[in-house]
Amino acid sequence: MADNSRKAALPPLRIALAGLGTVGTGVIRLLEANGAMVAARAGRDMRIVAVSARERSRDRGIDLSRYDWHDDMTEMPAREDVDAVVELVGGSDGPALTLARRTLGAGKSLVTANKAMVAHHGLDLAELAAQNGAALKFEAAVAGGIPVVKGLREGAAANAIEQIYGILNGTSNFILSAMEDTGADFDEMLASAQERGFAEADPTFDIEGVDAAHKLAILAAIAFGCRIDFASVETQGISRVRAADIRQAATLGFAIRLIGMADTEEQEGMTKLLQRVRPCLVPKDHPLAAVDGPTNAVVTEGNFSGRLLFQGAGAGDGPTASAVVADLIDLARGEAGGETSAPFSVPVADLKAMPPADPSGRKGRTYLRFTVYDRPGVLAEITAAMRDAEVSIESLIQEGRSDDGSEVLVAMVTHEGPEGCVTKAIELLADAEGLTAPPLVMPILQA
Ligand SMILES: NC(=O)C1=CN([C@@H]2O[C@H](COP(=O)(O)OP(=O)(O)OC[C@H]3O[C@@H](n4cnc5c(N)ncnc54)[C@H](O)[C@@H]3O)[C@@H](O)[C@H]2O)C=CC1
Ligand SMILES: N[C@@H](CC=O)C(=O)O
Ligand code: NA
Repeated sequence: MADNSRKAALPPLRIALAGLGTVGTGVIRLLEANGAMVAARAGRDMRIVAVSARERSRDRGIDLSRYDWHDDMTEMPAREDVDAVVELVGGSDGPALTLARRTLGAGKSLVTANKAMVAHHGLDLAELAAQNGAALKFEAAVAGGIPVVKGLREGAAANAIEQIYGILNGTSNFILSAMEDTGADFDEMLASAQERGFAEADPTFDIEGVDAAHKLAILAAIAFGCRIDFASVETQGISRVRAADIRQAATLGFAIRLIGMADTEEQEGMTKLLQRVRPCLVPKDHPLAAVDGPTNAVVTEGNFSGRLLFQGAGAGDGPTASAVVADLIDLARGEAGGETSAPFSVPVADLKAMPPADPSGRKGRTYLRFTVYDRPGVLAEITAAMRDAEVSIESLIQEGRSDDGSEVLVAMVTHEGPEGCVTKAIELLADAEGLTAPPLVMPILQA
């Protein structure tokens, strides 16, 4: 006879929350606003029992009196009344890593938004989680509120992923799109991104491409089943992009976006991985050109799904909290999806080591910008290097003198050709006397 009796209600999921900044306070606010709905979907209540941050007395606009306070966050995993720990502190090492290790070591699950920590220590943490039957979850670490970890790990799980690329840093995108729309100054927009809570504690991580590289290395592991290899991500940020580049790109029909890209290639009888973060010229009719503000977008090509585009808020308190709580809901639902064994799609022991691929034979068009002294022969010096490296120039624009008259800007777009030739041309120009600074090289994204 069927048992129609109602299942006994599950006990609440008891949570310790470390970090009460932009994201941590966002999580508390979300649970206050949507708690009943979240509990209904999770099948049990979510109960924060303990919190920790640097300053207890800071006014965060939320009531912390109902939670136990810990000055030392790393004590919290040992509490008997804690089932899961949420780490929203940041930093690849230090107290966040100690907290993560203690949590998983105690057989308790960890939810984190910390891409730096996952990019550097994700494999060790995943091993620790597997050994102790705990789950490691990091949806918020990649592209904030966009469910791209779930999208790849669950939604696209039946596909071989051929390529993954996109806009992975909200701060850089916010700066580039504001410079494009309003001609705003770089430093002013960086300060605005910091005020709005998008930027990392060290904003050089955002503008030099490091934050996007952290996220790309994590995505590549999930997409290609490879071991995380952050050290091999070729990384170039947006700090050298000038208003003049944005202007020239627009004249040529492009927007400039910081793009993270990963794919695999068979080279020398093995599968190699190419991972790059670079500012790119994106054709105005490509979906990524229209992505502005702190929005992120990730494109994947699956062999059966075809192109998938994930787009949404990549940073900010609400969107990031949404991803953190989605992970908590998975935990509360009882790991039905085998969460404990495979945070990167396959068990960590089965992730393959993929050496970095050599990109020199890849073909594409490139934007090159030179700043040069305004004197005879400089242009000839540049074009001679292009000729000697067999780089064919499609168009060349020279802008008037800078305000102080010290330099002239020369921008060019190459015809399609092997990347190695452009690299060679830049090497040939390394000691060129006519250049005031090293050239800025930005690939043109193919549609
Ligand atoms: N802000 C955003 O839009 C997003 C942030 N993240 C990640 O979420 C994490 C938290 O970021 P935010 O909330 O923006 O940072 P935040 O700087 O606003 O907050 C950090 C919190 O951790 C505490 N904390 C930092 N170092 C500590 C230490 N040594 N000991 C004790 N407490 C310490 C601070 O007191 C603060 O409460 C980071 O890993 C960040 O990369 C991920 C996605 C988006
Ligand atoms: N600093 C990051 C925050 C989210 O990951 C960004 O700007 O994207
Ligand atoms: Na996400």
